[in-house]
Amino acid sequence: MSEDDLDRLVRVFYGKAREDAVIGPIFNSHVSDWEHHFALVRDFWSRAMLGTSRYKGAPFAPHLGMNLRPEHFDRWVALFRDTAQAVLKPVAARAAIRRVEHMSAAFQAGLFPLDFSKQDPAS
Ligand code: HEM
Repeated sequence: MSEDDLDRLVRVFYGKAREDAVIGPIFNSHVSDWEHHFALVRDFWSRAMLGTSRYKGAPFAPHLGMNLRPEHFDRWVALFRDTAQAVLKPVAARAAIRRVEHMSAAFQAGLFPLDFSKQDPAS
């Protein structure tokens, strides 16, 4: 996997995400400088997949205050999965998808407290 692969991954992914009926409006209301966003997220992926250190941020906090719901994550992950499979070689696609699935679960655990009223009562 190269930096060029990651650039393509990010551009194709956000090309779809911006037009998407479920998550597009959220991106379009929060991101105005798309080239800046592409560079930031490409650097995030480069740190995650290639071990570089240009990305110095922490990705969770920027997602607070967007009123995200579980269905936004489902859609985000589905679009990412399609994009990774189309753009990356199979081994790299699987690695990127596993990371996204893990981050999606971790973000959702942080954003959506478990509702114990919906659990079976302890016996
Ligand atoms: C597991 C899933 C996700 C990953 C891996 C991810 C990754 C990222 C990263 C790395 C950034 C840059 C953070 C920074 O500023 O340092 C970011 C920003 C952003 N993400 Fe996500 N994201 C995920 C889910 C979502 C979802 C579900 C939405 C909404 C539909 C979303 C909307 C945004 C927006 C709007 C920004 C820009 C925030 C801003 O600059 O104001 N993300 N994301």
